[in-house]
Amino acid sequence: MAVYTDLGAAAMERLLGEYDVGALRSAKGIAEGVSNSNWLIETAQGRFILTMYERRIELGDLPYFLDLLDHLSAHDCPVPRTIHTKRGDSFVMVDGKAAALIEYLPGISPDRPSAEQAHNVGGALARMHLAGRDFEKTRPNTLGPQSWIDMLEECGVGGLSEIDPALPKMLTVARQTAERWPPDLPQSVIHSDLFPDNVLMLGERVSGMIDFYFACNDAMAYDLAVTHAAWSFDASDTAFDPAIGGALVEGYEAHRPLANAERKALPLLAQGACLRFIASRALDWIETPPGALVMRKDPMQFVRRLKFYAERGEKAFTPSPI
Ligand SMILES: Nc1ncnc2c1ncn2[C@@H]1O[C@H](COP(=O)(O)OP(=O)(O)OP(=O)(O)O)[C@@H](O)[C@H]1O
Ligand SMILES: N[C@@H](CCO)C(=O)O
Repeated sequence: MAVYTDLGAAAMERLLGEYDVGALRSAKGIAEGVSNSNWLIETAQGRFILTMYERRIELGDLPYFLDLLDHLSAHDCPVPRTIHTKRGDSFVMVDGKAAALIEYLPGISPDRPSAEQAHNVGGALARMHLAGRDFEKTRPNTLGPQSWIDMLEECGVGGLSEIDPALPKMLTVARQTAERWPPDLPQSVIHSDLFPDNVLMLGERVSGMIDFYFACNDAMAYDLAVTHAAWSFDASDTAFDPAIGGALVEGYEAHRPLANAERKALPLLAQGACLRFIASRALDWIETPPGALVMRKDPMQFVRRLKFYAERGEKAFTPSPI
């Protein structure tokens, strides 16, 4: 479930009254998502997504995230625009919480992506990187290498081994990976969490990239590695799908060919991507009591993917035509 705040009809009408979007017709809570409260809003002018920011988001970061949506959509990326209030604000405050109205984009998140879909997601990611290069705001990656170590240390060896006996070893792997982390790969705005559930598709076409709340300025190849690690394995994690991984890289390079240094770095970047999700999932696991409404995500899924990238090296990224 992801409606943490009960907004009554009158409060909802007052909130929507701040915008020039016509009369409110309906507001339905959206079940998907875990971080924020989301509603599908219908007004006389169409559909919108209302997001109320519940946790993990610094108010000071909101202008970066919300202006970025406008910047990318103005550059023809499939990204929802932020709807501004009649006064021109990108978000409003309701009982101490920030809320924003976002353009609704049609589409469905793929659960078993095809190679053609992966190819198009790679292309959309590359176009986003190119468009992000002249975005004037910047935000550091708060989930970079030091954060993996910090999060795993916060879990503690005891906490990690309670989740799985193989997890404490990840602390050493995180320290070693952080030491080898490439410092100077080409940067732009990156999404840094482009999992299938953050992409909307109509058939083979990417109709929307959503949930930019981890976006930041960092290495573009790292974002490709995150996306590769998130898309190229089947749900049971027993199989890497080279057709998906290859199509993703090929689709990316159709718009933005990788430099040699980026290509060489991909295996390490992918291991770093895995560590980022191992660490955040492990911490969430410990902080979320069993039986809570929010589903805990398994950190071991990314331990297995990390092992795959460490063993397979550059071969994991060989483009294979679709
Ligand atoms: N602009 C949009 N257009 C259409 N649907 C959207 C849009 N933004 C969000 N949604 C829908 O709302 C759902 C929840 O959104 P989102 O994934 O951003 O939730 P969250 O709680 O903020 O994120 P997360 O669970 O990844 O932390 C999505 O799965 C999607 O179905
Ligand atoms: N997409 C992430 C959650 C957001 O950090 C995961 O699957 O762990």
